[in-house]
Amino acid sequence: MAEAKQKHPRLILRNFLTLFQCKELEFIHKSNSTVGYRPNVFSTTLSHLIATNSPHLVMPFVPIRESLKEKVEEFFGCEYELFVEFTGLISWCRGASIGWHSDDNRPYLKQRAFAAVCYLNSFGKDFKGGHFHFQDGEPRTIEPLAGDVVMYTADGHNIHSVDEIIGGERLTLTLWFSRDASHDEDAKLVSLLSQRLLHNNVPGPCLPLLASSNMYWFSLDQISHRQLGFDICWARLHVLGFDVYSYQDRSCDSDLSELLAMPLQLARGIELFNVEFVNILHALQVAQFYYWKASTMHTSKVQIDHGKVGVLSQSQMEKINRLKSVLSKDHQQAEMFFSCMISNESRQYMFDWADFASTVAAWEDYSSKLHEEFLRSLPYWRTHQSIFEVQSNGSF
Ligand SMILES: O=C(O)CCC(=O)C(=O)O
Ligand SMILES: [Fe+2]
Repeated sequence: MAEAKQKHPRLILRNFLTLFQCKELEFIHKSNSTVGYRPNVFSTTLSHLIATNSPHLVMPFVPIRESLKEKVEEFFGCEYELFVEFTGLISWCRGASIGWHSDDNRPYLKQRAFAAVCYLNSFGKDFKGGHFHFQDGEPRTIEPLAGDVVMYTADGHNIHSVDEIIGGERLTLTLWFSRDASHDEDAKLVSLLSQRLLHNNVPGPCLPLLASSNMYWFSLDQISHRQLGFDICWARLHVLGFDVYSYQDRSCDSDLSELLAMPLQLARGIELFNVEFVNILHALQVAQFYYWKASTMHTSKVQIDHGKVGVLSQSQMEKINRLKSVLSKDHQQAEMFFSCMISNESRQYMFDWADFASTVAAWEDYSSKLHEEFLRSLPYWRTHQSIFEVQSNGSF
C-alpha cells in the first residue's frame, strides 16, 4: 500500500462534491463557456468570468478550491503550502480525447506539481466514452461519476489518458497546484478583480459582458472558420428549445453577430417572450438557470401576465431565421455537441412561460446574493492576495 503510494501517488475520493455543487458549476459552465484549448473542448476559467463582468460567479468555486487544496496538501504530505496554478471548468464533446501524458509534460508546465480533477457529471447518464486510465498502478481505470475527484502528481509517476467521447458532454472542474508562488493564480485573479472595480462602462452588477466573438465561435476547421461551425451561446440556447430574436436592423449579414452583444429577446416555436435581455449571455444565463431549477418549480400554478408572451409575426420569424443562418452553419453538429444525451431530468418538466418569467427574478436574486458575498470578501482577498472563504462576520 505504502509502496504503491510512493510509486503512483494518487487518490480517488467518492462524493467529494455534492450534487448541488455539481449542478451549480454546470450552470456556470453552460452559460459562460468559450472554445477550449483542444479540439471539441470548451472551457470556463475564473479570469474569463471576471473579464466578462461576472466576478460573483467565482464565489461557488471558493470553498471547493480551498477544500481541494487542503486535501492535496494532506494526502501528498506537503511540507509547505501549495498554490493553485489553474482553476477551470472543462467540457469535452464528441470526438475529444487525450493520449498518454503527464500533466507537466511541456517546458511551460513544469511548475505543475499536482492535479485534481472533479467529475461534475456521469458516464452513461450524461456522456458515453471518456473513461480515465492510468498507464500503471491501481486503480487503472476511472469511470467518471458526478461528485468524485481524482488527485495525482503531475509528473511521470502518473501517466494517464482519457478515452474519446462518443456522445454527450463530459464536464470536469480541473485544478493544478504548484509549489512555486510565482505561479499563484490567486494573486493574478485578485489583481484582475481590483482592476475590474475601476471600470465603469459595465451594464450593471451581475449583467454579463461578451468577450470577443471569436471566443464563442466553434469550428472544426480553423481555415474556413466562419463558413463552418456555430456560435456556442446560440447553440446552447437552441438545444434548450429557444430562438433568438433581435429587433435591431442590420443590412449586412456579417454585422449580424454584433447583435448578440445588444438587447434581444427569446422565442420558442411561434411565441415571443416580451422581456428584454441585455445580450445573449444574459438570456443564456437565465435559460440555463431555468433548467437548473426546473425540477423545483411548480408548473402552471401561476398565470403568465397578459402581454408577456406574444405570437411572432411573419417578419419577426424572418429576422430570427436570418440571424440563425449566420450563427449556425451546422445545426446538426451544434445539436450533437450540446444536446443532453438521455432524459435529462429537467427535460421531463414541461416548459412553461410563467415559470420562465419567475426565473428572471429568481436569477437576479441568486446573482445579487453572490455579488454581495463577493463584495464582502474582496477587501480580505486584496489584503491577503489570496481567494478564500470569508464568513459573514469577517472571520476565516
Ligand atoms: O478530464 C480528465 O479526466 C483528465 C483530463 C486530463 O488529463 C488533462 O486535462 O490533462
Ligand atoms: Fe492530464
